Amino acid sequence: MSLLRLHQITKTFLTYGLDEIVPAHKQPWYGKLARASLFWLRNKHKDKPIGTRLRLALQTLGPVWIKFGQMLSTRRDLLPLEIAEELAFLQDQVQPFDPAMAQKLIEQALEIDNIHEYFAEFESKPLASASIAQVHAAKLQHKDELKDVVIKVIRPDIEKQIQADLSLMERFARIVVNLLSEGKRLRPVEVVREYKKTLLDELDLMREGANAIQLRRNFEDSDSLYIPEVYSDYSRKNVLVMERIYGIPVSDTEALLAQGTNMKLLAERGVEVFFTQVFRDSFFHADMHPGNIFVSRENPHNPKYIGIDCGIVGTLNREDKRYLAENFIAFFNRDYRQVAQLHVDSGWVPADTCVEEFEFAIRTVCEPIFNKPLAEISFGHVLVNLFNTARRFNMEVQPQLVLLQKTLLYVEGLGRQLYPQLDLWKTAKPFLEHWVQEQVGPLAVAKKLYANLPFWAEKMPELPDLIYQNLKRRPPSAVTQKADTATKPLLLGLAASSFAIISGLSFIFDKPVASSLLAIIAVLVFISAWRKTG
Ligand SMILES: Nc1ncnc2c1ncn2[C@@H]1O[C@H](COP(=O)(O)OP(=O)(O)OP(=O)(O)O)[C@@H](O)[C@H]1O
Repeated sequence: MSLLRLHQITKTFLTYGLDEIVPAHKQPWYGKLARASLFWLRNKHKDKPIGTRLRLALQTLGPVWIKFGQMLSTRRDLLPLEIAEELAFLQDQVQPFDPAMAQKLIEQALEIDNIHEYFAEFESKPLASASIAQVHAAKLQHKDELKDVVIKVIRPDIEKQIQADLSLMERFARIVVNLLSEGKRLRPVEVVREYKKTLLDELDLMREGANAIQLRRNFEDSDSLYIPEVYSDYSRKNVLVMERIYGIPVSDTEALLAQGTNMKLLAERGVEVFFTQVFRDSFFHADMHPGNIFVSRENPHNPKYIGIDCGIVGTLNREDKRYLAENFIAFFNRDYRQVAQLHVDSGWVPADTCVEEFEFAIRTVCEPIFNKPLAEISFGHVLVNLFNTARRFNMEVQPQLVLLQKTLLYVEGLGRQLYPQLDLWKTAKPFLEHWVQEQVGPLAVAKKLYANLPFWAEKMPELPDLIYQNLKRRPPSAVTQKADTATKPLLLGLAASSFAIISGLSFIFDKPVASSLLAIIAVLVFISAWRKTG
């Protein structure tokens, strides 16, 4: 750990008076003593509100802290609203690094002597320069074609700096746990760990490339989203080469209007794309800030998004999706009892939770939201409120759900900026209802059974043997014999029915061999069950 960096950070925190976040009467004696011993580092910004001071301090400390502040700005469940809003203004304006260095890094990564071995042209002036990477335009000679591409290069030595700052940040987080009475609820160590993981993932461009390839495949035939092609052969951990896109930045409303974009459709498609990613693919782009979203210049009446920067993605399992869909539906039906019951039934909150109390708590935070017209309700805020309430009842909210809630806030913000009358609920409801229907309907049962077919196909040859062995086993005692006489035929009957159903399904799904085998087994087991009853 660099002592110099520790000094810089402490100095910045104290000269912006961030120690005042903890009221004096809540500070332990050793905290006060430590502060007093650094008496020459005075708060030089007394006139500014605490949110502004926090923003300025993070800005002074550089990219790792700026990105951390940006992440915190979306955690309205953790921070007071005024601080979260102030942090949303954080901008990472960083100087570009030397293009000659960028070129050298690319050559080293691709193990070539000269960049022109692969790239017919390389623009030295960067297209963009962010805290972690720099982007250059180029022309790639690929399969006898000249392709317009961009090359993203990770800044030199950034990993070391990031690791050093992150380890200091972790130390500060541990201090906050002990120092603040609120320390435990805010879970700073977990928040920093989650941030660390996200940031370190962003340093691996192979991951970003793989995510982009997956998203592109998921939306291959879509009218709503386009993901540029990644050229994996020319990409490495610190270099990513992808198709250059020429869309309109989604924040440029003027340009979108000027080309006659159907703004209503565009806004609705944002919501549609998001819910498709979540409920159909369980794989969503989780860094949907406006800088990463463009709109195609083609077909403005049938507008298509272009998404870049797939460094952060979220995935959800079936339980997470069920949690979301059923809670949203119950919430929008104002059925708080159902919301509470769902949490208990699924084990998200402990089984001994008082459902009435939980329902009451949910009603208290959620009912005021319905003072607005349905069209103005924010899904993201509904989730924030739900998570906050559930946490009070000992539910551990999973990081992937928090990531989703943050993305939802972005998606809503974007949709309403494009088309203020956007009715989110109307757009999203069919997705949620359709998904829930699919999970419980007969087709869902058929699909699950179908998914288990390979397992049964593997075990089937052993089954007659197993049944035979089991029936033949040890001479039963008088008591068990009585029980066996009653239960064995029943169990065998059940097993036979299952085989018959799976056999039918195999036939429907065009697996005639498996179907015939299963049918034979079903008949054999039925005969065995029938003989037992005799
Ligand atoms: N495929 C592309 N075609 C055209 N321009 C691109 C492309 N990819 C990136 N850019 C430009 O480079 C900028 C930065 O790219 P990207 O967001 O991937 O980098 P980043 O380092 O992750 O930035 P940030 O941290 O701000 O998200 C984009 O805002 C865009 O202007």
